[in-house]
Amino acid sequence: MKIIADENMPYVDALFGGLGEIEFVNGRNLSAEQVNDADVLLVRSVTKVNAALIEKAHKLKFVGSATIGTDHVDVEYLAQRGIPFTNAPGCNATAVGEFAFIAMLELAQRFAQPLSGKVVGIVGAGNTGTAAAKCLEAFGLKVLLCDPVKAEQGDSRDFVSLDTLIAQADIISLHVPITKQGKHKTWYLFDEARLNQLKPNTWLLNCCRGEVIDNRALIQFKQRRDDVKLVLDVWEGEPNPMPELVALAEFATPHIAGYSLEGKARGTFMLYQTLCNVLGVNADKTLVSLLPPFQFSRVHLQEMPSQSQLLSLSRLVYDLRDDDVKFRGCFATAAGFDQMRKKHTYRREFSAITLQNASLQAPDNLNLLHRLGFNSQVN
Ligand SMILES: NC(=O)c1ccc[n+]([C@@H]2O[C@H](COP(=O)([O-])OP(=O)(O)OC[C@H]3O[C@@H](n4cnc5c(N)ncnc54)[C@H](O)[C@@H]3O)[C@@H](O)[C@H]2O)c1
Ligand SMILES: O=C(O)[C@H](O)[C@H](O)COP(=O)(O)O
Repeated sequence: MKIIADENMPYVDALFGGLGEIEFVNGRNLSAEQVNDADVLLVRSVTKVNAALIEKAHKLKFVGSATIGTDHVDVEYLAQRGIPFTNAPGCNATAVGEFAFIAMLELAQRFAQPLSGKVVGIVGAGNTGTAAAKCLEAFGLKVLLCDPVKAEQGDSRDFVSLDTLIAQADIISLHVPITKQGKHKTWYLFDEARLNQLKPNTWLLNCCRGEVIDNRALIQFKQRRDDVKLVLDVWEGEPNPMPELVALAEFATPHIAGYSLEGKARGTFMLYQTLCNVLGVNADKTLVSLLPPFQFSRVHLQEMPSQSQLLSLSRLVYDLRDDDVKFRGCFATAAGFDQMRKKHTYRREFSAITLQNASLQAPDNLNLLHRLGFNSQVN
């Protein structure tokens, strides 16, 4: 069995090695010729999986994308061909949620502001939006959720309209899929008119898809409104972000908000489980056996961390400043954008750290750190 896999997908050898012969490819430039004799195709978000790519892949019996987004896959075409497809919903939710929370801690530090007391609006209350909300609520912030789709589906959480969210939120974090049609379409959801509604001093974070914000309108808006601060992980026209916009962002990264080691491993593992199911073979590997030990796996806390101490703790798993600096040095070419993604030093999730100290015994303290995602051990 021939398995074609994106070279940026970790643990493929460990998980799929026993199932067939693996060929690693550059997912962005993958050609139809390369997949013609494939039985299995494992992709990430940079590969367009459509008729043009797989029309002649007559043996193809499974396509998997180790991502939550499926905008790069023609799922209808796969269904017509009867080729089983899976993505990996939720695999990187914790990574994105923690990325957004850490970015807010970084902004608070940079502008010497307390995060406490701020109201955060989450647009899109699915996997990543809910994970971000979990961290923010654990930290004690008021969170407003806007998700008309979930509201219509009867989700029991409280939702507000986008207008209310923009009017009330000090920080807005975007977590929607990119959709071009329908009454809840998200393409340019934040257009010029919507951007002009932002309250003074709003922080706007985009960790979902670049085209959810009209990037040209954002440049013009930001040139007039320096009070608004931007954290941008995704860009219109990737892998070629608009240089003027990069310059206007406080933190800029190349679509790596979901790149925790745990998140990437989970994504590959979910594809492995589904393929085993499709093939009718036993999935005998475990996710936990894949992850290496973390160098800061145990941290002793003398006291409950303050906001800036929490940021220092967070920087043990992920220092956003490093990625921001690297990105500004390499984003100017498509190759630079992709190379940084390819060579990204995986960060860990909060759960890789076990916090130890008797002073954390107070249930509220333990609860807060636990709900943020850290492990805790009372000694
Ligand atoms: N930067 C990254 O590394 C990264 C990582 C993971 C996901 N993503 C992107 O983020 C998106 C969201 O990921 P997720 O795991 O949370 O997906 P999800 O499907 O679990 O959640 C998306 C939510 O958005 C809601 N939604 C749809 N249209 C909306 C609208 N107009 N207004 C408000 N809410 C709306 C949906 O109802 C859903 O609840 C993905 O589709 C992907 O494009 C990016
Ligand atoms: O949709 C997703 O899951 C994310 O955008 C994903 O993390 C993007 O990463 P890529 O697949 O391009 O490596």
